[in-house]
Amino acid sequence: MTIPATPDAHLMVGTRLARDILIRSAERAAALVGRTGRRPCLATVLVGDDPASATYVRMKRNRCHEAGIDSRYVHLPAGTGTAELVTRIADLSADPAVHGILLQHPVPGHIDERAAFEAIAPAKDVDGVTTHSFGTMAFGLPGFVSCTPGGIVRLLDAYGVDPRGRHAVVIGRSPILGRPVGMLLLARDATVTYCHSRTTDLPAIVGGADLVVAAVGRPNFVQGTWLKPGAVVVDAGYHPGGVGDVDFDAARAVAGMLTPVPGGVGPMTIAILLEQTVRAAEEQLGGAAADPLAAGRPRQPDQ
Ligand SMILES: Nc1nc2c(c(=O)[nH]1)N[C@@H](CN(C=O)c1ccc(C(=O)N[C@@H](CCC(=O)O)C(=O)O)cc1)CN2
Repeated sequence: MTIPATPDAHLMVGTRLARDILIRSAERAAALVGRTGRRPCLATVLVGDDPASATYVRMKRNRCHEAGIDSRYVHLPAGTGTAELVTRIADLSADPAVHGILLQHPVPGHIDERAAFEAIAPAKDVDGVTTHSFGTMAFGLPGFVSCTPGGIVRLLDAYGVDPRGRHAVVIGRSPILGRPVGMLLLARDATVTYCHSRTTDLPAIVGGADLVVAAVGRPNFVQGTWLKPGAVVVDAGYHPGGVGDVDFDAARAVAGMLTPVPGGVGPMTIAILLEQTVRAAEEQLGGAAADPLAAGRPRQPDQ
């Protein structure tokens, strides 16, 4: 018996879409300067010297520079306490020259990261990390979405993946990734199952999924044998050496659509951050109405 060869999964590439979002954000930033004489400004806050975090902050600041967005860099020593960090962020929240605030995650373990995130004023929460933003996102109200989840749904939209009526399995429940992406998929009428470290029989649950979001933070964790043939697989992991949370080669042979690492979800994260920064500046400076394509804003859920 010959087994017919299955074509490889179609790749959902984020690089091009992210570039388009950045170009559009740059145009809007320039238009805002034309109308108000002010450039959007993103404050980036890094605590400590974790090399990966420093790289991500540098990438964000470089993209800001390219898009005509000012960035203000606040680099605090690893020993900074919660109270000091909260004060610094509250100062940025009160500063009219700053339109968006990003606190790079993770912060050193002795800091209460949630308290620090909550010091970001909702109007400046362009990274979508506060409970306010989570609430508005979950209820489909105007606000900012968490950037990677927002990038994921934009990528799905761009590739014509409609989650409506599909069984979506989210592996991971972190506050800025797993939880919010499940909410955004729910708002798009998916039937959402969250899996996490206490989930039993993960492969069986993943095997029933039409759409899998891997946000677990462990390299090559999701096996190709777990996947339903033809499933849409979003790999939100990023590990040294360009490895994601999904065993890419094995998944590619089974999935219908798959995001690569690098070049999938990662670039979308920064594009959404900049798009939301421009929107925040427009709103604070009395610029144009918000972009109708704004990141992943869900409809109001009904039943
Ligand atoms: N406050 C936040 N902290 C963190 C977030 C976040 O959204 N807000 N996300 C991640 C890290 N992250 C941004 O901070 C991030 C990760 C990866 C990429 C990316 O573009 N990766 C590239 C590869 C980059 C390279 O190594 O050359 C890709 O996947 O193609 C962007 C942003 C945790 N912290």
